[in-house]
Amino acid sequence: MSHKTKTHILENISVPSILKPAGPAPHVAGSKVIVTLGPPCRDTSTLVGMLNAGCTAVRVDLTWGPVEYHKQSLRNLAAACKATDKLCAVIVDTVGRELFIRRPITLDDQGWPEHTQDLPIKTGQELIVTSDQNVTATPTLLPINHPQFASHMCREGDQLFIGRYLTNGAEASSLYAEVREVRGQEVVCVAQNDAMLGGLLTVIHSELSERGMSSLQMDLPAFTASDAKAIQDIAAECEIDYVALTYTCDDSDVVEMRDLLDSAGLQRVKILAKVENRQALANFAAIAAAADGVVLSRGNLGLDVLPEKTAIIQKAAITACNLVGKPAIITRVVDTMVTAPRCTRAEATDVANAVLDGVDAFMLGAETLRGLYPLECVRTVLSIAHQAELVFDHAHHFEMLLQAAMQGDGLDDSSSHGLDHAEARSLGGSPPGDSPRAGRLASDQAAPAEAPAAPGANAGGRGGAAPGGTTADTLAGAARAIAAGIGGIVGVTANGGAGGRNEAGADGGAGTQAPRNAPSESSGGDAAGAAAAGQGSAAPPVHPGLPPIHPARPAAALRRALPGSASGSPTHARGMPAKGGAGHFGSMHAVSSFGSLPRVRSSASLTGRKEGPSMSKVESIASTAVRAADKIQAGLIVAYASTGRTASLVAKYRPTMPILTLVVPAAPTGGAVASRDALTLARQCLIVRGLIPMLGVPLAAGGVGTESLLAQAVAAASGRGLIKPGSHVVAVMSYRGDLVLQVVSVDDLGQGIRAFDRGSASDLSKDAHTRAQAVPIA
Ligand SMILES: Nc1ncnc2c1ncn2[C@@H]1O[C@H](COP(=O)(O)OP(=O)(O)O)[C@@H](O)[C@H]1O
Ligand SMILES: C=C(OP(=O)(O)O)C(=O)O
Repeated sequence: MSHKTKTHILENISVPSILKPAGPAPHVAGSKVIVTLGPPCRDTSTLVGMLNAGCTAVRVDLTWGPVEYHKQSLRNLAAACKATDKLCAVIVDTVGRELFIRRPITLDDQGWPEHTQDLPIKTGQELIVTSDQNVTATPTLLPINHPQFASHMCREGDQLFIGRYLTNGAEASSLYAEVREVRGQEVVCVAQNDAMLGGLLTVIHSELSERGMSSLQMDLPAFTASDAKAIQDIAAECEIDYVALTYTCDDSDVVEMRDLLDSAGLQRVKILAKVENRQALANFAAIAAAADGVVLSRGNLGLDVLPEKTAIIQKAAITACNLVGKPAIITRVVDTMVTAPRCTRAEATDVANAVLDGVDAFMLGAETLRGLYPLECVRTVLSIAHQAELVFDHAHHFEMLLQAAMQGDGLDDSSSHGLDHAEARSLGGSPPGDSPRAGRLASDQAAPAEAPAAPGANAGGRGGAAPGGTTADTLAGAARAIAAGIGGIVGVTANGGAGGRNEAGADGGAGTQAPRNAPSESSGGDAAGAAAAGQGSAAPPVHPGLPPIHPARPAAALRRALPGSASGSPTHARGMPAKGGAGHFGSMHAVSSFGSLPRVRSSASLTGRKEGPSMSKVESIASTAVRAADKIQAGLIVAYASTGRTASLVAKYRPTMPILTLVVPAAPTGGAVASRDALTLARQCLIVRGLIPMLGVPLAAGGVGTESLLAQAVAAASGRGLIKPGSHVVAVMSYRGDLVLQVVSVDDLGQGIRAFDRGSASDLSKDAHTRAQAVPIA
């Protein structure tokens, strides 16, 4: 069967009706805005302004700035949250596989690193990018942070992009250069345009011309030792809710980060995979299944794919995330507002279109990291998003996703393995071809010391037998759609109809657990120390966020690159998932994240025939809640939460009304740990479209609740203007161990609830097994 792929916009909009003045934007219920903290916005009073304007999450980016600077930003944020009585999610973004030019820096009085010197470049001039870590940058000699850049990555004919970090690619500060020759440590390039290179210079070896799919950059460790240390340093003092994993290439990267977080006692921290090149698109299904959400890094991605493909990729990727109910975030929405108080028409349209595509959140980068109008950016994006939400075709979205979930999108096995060469080419240029250099790197690097992986550690993550694969299969279809440059849903179902394996997912928890392995690089030293160590005593000071990339790679990356290894020949390394091997999507995270509820099956499956419609029970209840809320025109859905999975699945169906996510710690006795976990989950909701968190705090020992938790929550929501007296509420909660829906109405005073349907609806929540008190936040 096939799904419609039309834009999610109501059909009956009349042009004049658009002129009606818009009401105020609801600041927290709809699409979310995440800001990157930097000098223009990290002081407490600006943060207060941004929280009041509706920003619900911040990112600190380890790519730039010392850890202490970021900690101070987060301390300021904590003060701003306290002052506004709001919650704000915190995302820490890794350096990972980024390539940089190493240049001298100075620190301003706040400790923020700056480059004082700009480098003028003229079209046609020769310049050298060198792997030598001990030279000082000049306009003709640019030292790169990767010691093997010349020896292993570059060759004649390659294209390099050198531009300011978070550049939009069209600025005067961006340089395209063609590689003419590689001489020892030196890559000799010719400038293709005039540029004034300034700020932190990132290098993108985008290889639009060739081999982009097998870039050895992606065989570097998924995160650096400095990343690992910085995350732990920050977490020791500040709350971290998400780690954003730069240049995620496949699901094993997510597993490696998961292992690090778990072993550091940060089990509750979730992972956002940053999708920033074609390899990530090739592995999109597995990545989105393994991660807790996806950031489509449109700046970097835009340098690695053809411009004519970008909109299509965005639609397919967002749809793929929507299908599995995981947050989709996009970057680079109002670049112009770095220097102007208004966005362009194109940017305004882009934001609105992303909402219509189904995005959850917008991540502001340069706009707030160094922009002049951080507050205006937040307001602008939220206002545009709000207008688009008003015309979003919820019913179409609902039906489309319900159909997909019901079908289980039975994909044939061949669809589960990402792109083939032809598909990858269609995104970025000419054939990736085999990569002889992959073999070279592997043999060169077999010797260096590497942290021994625990037995089976990575094999478990990549190949652990998942008992089926609804999540991954669905995503795989969308990944194919990305490859084919069509809407995700079409891709999913075009391959469907064949049934496929519909059983797993919700039966999860049974996936093979990969043993926890140590962080890939065990030695520490902070970023500054690592940078200094890399350049020797004579070297100029380099900013602390730029450690040299360690040449040794973890065993997993090495194995991937070894010819004939189980996880892929050099051609497959990173970029090309091998055909065959049904366990490819068997990441434990993919499976367990679907919970352990039994699935609702069609009679066809029960009679042993090939699987027919099939949906997990939790998803069945979540979608029913949305349908019921729509039917009775409820003003609010309440989703009780301990892991947030149910609430995410409700959000997946994009109801018109907000979803009050009532976080009730699973531990019946409560306590500090349970409360802290509850707060973390509450903040984590703040990147998901439609979710508004509220805390269900367990009553102190001996305390007796006189009102049901639901009544308290509804009263609090009413007090905050989220719902009006007399309107209806659909709640998803547990009742005697089962997941149920309850429909109630707000009482006439807005101070509690009454039965929705006289006589039949009892207040189930009175029998709740947890006694708690609803505490509104934000
Ligand atoms: N009727 C209720 N009254 C009080 N607490 C409830 C009620 N229903 C569910 N809860 C609590 O809310 C939380 C919901 O968790 P769960 O249903 O597992 O959602 P999730 O999908 O977030 O894991 C649990 O801590 C549960 O004990
Ligand atoms: C690299 C990033 O994004 P983009 O690729 O959109 O610049 C980022 O925001 O960290």
